[in-house]
Parts: sequence; structure tokens; C-alpha cells
Amino acid sequence: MLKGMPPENAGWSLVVPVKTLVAAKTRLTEAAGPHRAALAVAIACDTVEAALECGLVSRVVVVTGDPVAAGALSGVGARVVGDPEAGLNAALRRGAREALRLAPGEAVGALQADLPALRPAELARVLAAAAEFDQSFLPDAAEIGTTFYGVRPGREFTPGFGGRSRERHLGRGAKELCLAGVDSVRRDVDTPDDLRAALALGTGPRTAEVARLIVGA
Ligand SMILES: Nc1nc2c(ncn2[C@@H]2O[C@H](COP(=O)(O)OP(=O)(O)OP(=O)(O)O)[C@@H](O)[C@H]2O)c(=O)[nH]1
Ligand SMILES: C=C(OP(=O)(O)O)C(=O)O
Repeated sequence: MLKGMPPENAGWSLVVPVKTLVAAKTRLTEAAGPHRAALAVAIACDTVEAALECGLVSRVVVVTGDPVAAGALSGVGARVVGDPEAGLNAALRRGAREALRLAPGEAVGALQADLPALRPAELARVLAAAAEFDQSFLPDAAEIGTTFYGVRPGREFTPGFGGRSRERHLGRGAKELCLAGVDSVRRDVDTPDDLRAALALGTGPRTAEVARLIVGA
């Protein structure tokens, strides 16, 4: 590589965790009724499809132990690996190992699976900003959790998702990305209000279709 030139491979491998569908999106149980599992799959597929449309994303590795989710997500272009069944961060580390096996020189990020309004151009802004730091993250819309955590090539991938993960990532020295105009990357969907907010931003087609079946969404 010539001095001063950007690295030849400036792409990102993104790891997306998808929990077993029977246990997924429980905060939407009442709102989604019999459509809860379909909604979880639709949201994850719209998220992954949009991520793969981002020019800075080389691949998406989905970690799941669920055969239905695995089939749907490989159908939209993700590489799927099994879940070690040791919690969310262990699943993310498993996905990161696969990403590094496939592309040792690439940056690795974790992206939540519940971003159905994700816009590829907004994700590109986040990834371009993240590339400036060894370790960084993007807080969720509520500023309590995290929707993206990433590391530059060669840096240790140590995600701290779960609960109040914004605080945890800050405490571990990850750089908080403070960017305007990336609402779609921060708009995670856990509750009926979140779903309404995502629909107002404009979701991918699968989420919109399932949401039409849910009264009040
Ligand atoms: N592969 C994998 N993904 C997980 C695991 N735990 C959580 N996730 C995923 O991580 C993200 C955040 O998880 P949670 O907020 O705990 O679960 P959720 O299904 O989004 O919602 P709730 O059931 O309402 O808590 C979701 O995309 C989950 O699918 C796990 O053990 N393995
Ligand atoms: C797991 C997390 O998200 P949520 O519970 O909001 O899905 C997190 O933000 O770390």
C-alpha cells in the first residue's frame, strides 16, 4: 500500500444477532399477537437487506440458532452461523470470528437486528465515522441502549450489549458517535411505540406488510 493511501479494503463485516423466534420480541407480545414471530423475522430481514445495500458493507453474518430465521435471512443474502447459546455478546463474538475468518483485514461491527427503517446512506455515515476510531458505538433512539458497536481492523471486538449498554460501552472507552441525521440507524423496535415510530420513518416492505396485520400499529 502506498503511504497516505486509504487501506485497500475499507469495508465492514457486520454481525447481526437473531434470537430464537419463540423468545423474540416479547415486549410486542400483546400488540403483535399471533404475528410476533413473523414480525421479528420481517424486521430482521428488512434490517439485513438495507445493511447489504450500504456500499461500505462487504458482508452480513447473522448469528442464530433458529432454522426459520436462518432460512429467511440467508434468503436476503446474509451468511448464517449457529448460536453458541451463551447469550447475546457470545453470539456476537461467534459472528465476529466468522467475519474475521472470511475477511481478516476488515473492520467488524455488531448491528442490532431490529432496525426496520434502516437507510443504507445513513448506515454509511455511521460506518465512515466509526472508521476513525479503534472502538465506537451508536446509541439507540432512547439513548439507553446501543444499535451499532464496531472496531477497526486488528482491534479486539468486545461488544457489551444488553440493558443499559450505552453506559457500558462508554465505560469501556468506546467512542460514542454523535451524528445528526442517522435516525434510521438508531430507531430500534422493542415496544409498540417504537414500531409506530419506525413505521413513521418508513420501514422496509416486510415489516410494513406484517404491521398491517397488527391492529393499532
Ligand atoms: N443470536 C442471539 N441473538 C440474541 C440473543 N439474545 C438477544 N439477541 C438479539 O439481540 C437483540 C436484542 O435482544 P433483546 O432486546 O434481548 O430481545 P428482543 O427479541 O429484541 O426483545 P425482547 O424479547 O422484548 O427483549 C435482538 O436482535 C435479539 O434477537 C442470543 O442469545 N443469541
Ligand atoms: C440489547 C440491547 O437492546 P434492546 O434491549 O433495546 O433490544 C442493547 O441496546 O444493548
